[in-house]
Amino acid sequence: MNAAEFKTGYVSIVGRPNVGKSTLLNHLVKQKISITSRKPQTTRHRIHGILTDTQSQFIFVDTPGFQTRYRSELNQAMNRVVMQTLHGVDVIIFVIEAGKFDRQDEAVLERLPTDRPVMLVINKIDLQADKLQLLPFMQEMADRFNFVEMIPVSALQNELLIELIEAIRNYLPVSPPLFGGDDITDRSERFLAAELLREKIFRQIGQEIPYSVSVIIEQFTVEGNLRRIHACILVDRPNQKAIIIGKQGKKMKEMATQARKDMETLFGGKVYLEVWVKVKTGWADDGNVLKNLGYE
Ligand SMILES: Nc1nc2c(ncn2[C@@H]2O[C@H](COP(=O)(O)OP(=O)(O)OP(=O)(O)O)[C@@H](O)[C@H]2O)c(=O)[nH]1
Repeated sequence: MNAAEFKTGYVSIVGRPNVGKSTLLNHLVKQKISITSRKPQTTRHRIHGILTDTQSQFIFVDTPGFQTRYRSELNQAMNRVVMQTLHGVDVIIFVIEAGKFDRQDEAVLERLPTDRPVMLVINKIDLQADKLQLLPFMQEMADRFNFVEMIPVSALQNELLIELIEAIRNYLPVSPPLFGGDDITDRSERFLAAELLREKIFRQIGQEIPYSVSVIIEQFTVEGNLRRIHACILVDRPNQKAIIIGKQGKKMKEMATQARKDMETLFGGKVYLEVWVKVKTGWADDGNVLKNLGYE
C-alpha cells in the first residue's frame, strides 16, 4: 500500500433513538466503547470510535438521538452538538430499522445537511423474516432522499458490516492517519468510566426510572496501575435515589461492581470505585449542571 493513497476521515452515525447506532459503532470498531441498552436516549455525548486497517482510518462519531419531542435546555444543547458534528464529517451514516420509517426518522432525515454524502444503513435485517420485502422499502427510501448508498445490515449479528466499511472507504479523503493505530477513542478514561456506570444503571433499573439520570465523575486519580474513581449519580427525585440504592444498598453494589469490572478490563488495571447518589431537582434545565456535563 502506497502511503500516498492512505485514507482518513470522519464518519457520523445518526438516527432516531433505539435504531442501533451504538451497537453498530461497537461492532465496527470491535471494542465496547459506546453504550447500548433497550431504553432509548442512552448516548448523551459524542464518542469517537476509531477503526484503523492497512488502507484507511475511520474515525466514527456517535451522536445522541435527535430530540424532536421534548424541548428542555438539555435537549436543545444535544441538538446543537449533533449539528456541529455533522458539519465536520466526511460521510454521514443515517441508520433506520428494516421496514420502519416513522415521524421521528423523518425528523432526523429533514435535518441532515445536503452538502455531504449521506449513506442509508437499514439495520436489524435479522428481524425481517421476508428479505424480499426490503426491496420495495429501499425503493421507497430512495425516493425520499438522494442517498449515495443504501446498505442493509444487522449490527447485532455482524451481517454485511464489511460491505458497509468498504462503501464508507470510498468516501474518505486521502490523508495520513490522525490517531495512533491502537487508539480506540479520544475520549478520556474519565468519560468512559461515567458511561460504563450509566450503562449499568439503565440496564438494571431502566424501567423504573426515567432518562433523567446522569453520572458525574468527581474524582479520578491514577496511582501506578490503580485508578481511584469517585462517581456521583445525579437523579431528579428522592424516590429515584431509593430505587438506585435498593434494599440495603444491594442494587447499587451490584451496579458498581459490574461497572468496576468493565473499567478494569477497559483500562487494563485495578480500579477502586466509590459511588454516591445525589438528588438534583430539575437538573435537565440547569445551565450550570449542563456545563459540568460537557454541554456549553
Ligand atoms: N435484532 C437486532 N437488534 C439490534 C440490532 N442492532 C441493535 N439492536 C438492538 O436495538 C436496541 C438499541 O440499540 P442501541 O445500539 O442502543 O441503539 P441507539 O440507536 O444507539 O440508541 P440511543 O443511544 O438511544 O440513540 C438494543 O437492544 C440492541 O441490542 C440488530 O441488528 N438486530
